[in-house]
Amino acid sequence: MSPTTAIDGNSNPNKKFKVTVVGSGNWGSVAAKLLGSNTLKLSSFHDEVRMWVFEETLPSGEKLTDVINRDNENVKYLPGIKLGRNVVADPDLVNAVKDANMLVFVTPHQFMEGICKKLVGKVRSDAEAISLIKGMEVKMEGPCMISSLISELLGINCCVLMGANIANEIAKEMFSEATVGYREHREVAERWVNLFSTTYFIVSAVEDVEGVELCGTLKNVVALAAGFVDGLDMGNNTKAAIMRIGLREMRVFSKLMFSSVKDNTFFESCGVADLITTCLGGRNRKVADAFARNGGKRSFDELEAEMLQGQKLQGVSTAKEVYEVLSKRGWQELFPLFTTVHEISIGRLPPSAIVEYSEHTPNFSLVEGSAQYY
Ligand SMILES: NC(=O)C1=CN([C@@H]2O[C@H](COP(=O)(O)OP(=O)(O)OC[C@H]3O[C@@H](n4cnc5c(N)ncnc54)[C@H](O)[C@@H]3O)[C@@H](O)[C@H]2O)C=CC1
Ligand SMILES: O=C(CO)COP(=O)(O)O
Repeated sequence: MSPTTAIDGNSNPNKKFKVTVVGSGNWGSVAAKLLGSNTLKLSSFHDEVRMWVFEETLPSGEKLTDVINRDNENVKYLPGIKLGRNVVADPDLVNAVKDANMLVFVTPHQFMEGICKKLVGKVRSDAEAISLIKGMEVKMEGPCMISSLISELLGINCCVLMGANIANEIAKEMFSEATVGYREHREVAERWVNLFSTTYFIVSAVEDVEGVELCGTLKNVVALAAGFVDGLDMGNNTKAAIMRIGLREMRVFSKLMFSSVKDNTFFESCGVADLITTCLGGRNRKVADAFARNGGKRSFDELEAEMLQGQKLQGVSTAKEVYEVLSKRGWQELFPLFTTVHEISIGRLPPSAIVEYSEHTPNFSLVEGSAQYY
């Protein structure tokens, strides 16, 4: 950082950063609230935070955007929490991003490719992005992280923010931590840290975009396994074993995909802490619990629609995406937990298979970037 650069990475005292949040679900709304309270306090940011809303009509017949702007509350995805008057909902995606030079992406991952395609050529060339999205796409060439999708399609730098961040708890300003992952540009990471930090939300930065993003993405698969264990009333020891095996598979998979991934990242909030909170209190765990209690007879789609009222699970599609990567490379046996979670979620195996596979689980370690048995 140059000596003339301020703590928020703004070396020009006359330049004000303008923030837009792309997404307005459960976490998207909480992020907008948190950012809105900070932009009012930080002199180098414009007060207004614009929030793009995927427009929908509520049972009352009103548009969600109109209700958010009138009542200052996202009554569908974050009821009971005021967002702050400077958070402005906008149903027009291109209009919402056009003036922003700090773009916060936070939608369910399956919608991001379509959103990015609509934004090609529409964002400022000097914009910086950050992704709060836990998920990835699988292309012919292999996995494509959402931050790479954003960078490649929009031609802008993209950091990530992941952590043990159950949105409803942060909405109530309960203490938690998060990790920003960045590539090269420390001053940009510091600007994001400054923008997100509060007394109840402690953010730190590590130079490991892929490691941070894969932690956030893969823990959702382990959370499904934890939910199966809960739904089968298997107890705490079994759940802890699943979390340990899951963490190991997260680390091995991440390092095989990107040799740059650092071991220490798994000890940050984005790693072990997010794994724990999601396996205890997340939506993926909750719906997987119900799936197992129903003996796998009701699909995840059906349970998601019934239990989450429009919120979206990321774990089921991520398990499928991970499985595609594993099967293309012939690695299923190296990742028995990830493989079994997918096979249970599509009904090929019963929920009880979550512990049965362990009888023939190979132990493996990483030697020079490739998986080896030991
Ligand atoms: N909710 C949480 O506690 C946390 C969520 N995350 C991650 O943040 C990301 C976003 O999650 P949430 O904000 O919780 O969203 P959510 O699960 O509440 O998803 C619903 C959102 O998707 C939108 N949507 C529905 N159909 C759409 C379409 N066709 N195109 C675009 N948008 C559409 C809805 O309008 C709504 O805003 C996910 O990757 C999630 O894993 C990360 C940390 C915590
Ligand atoms: O990512 C989360 C907490 O950090 C939330 O996980 P769920 O999507 O399973 O609720």
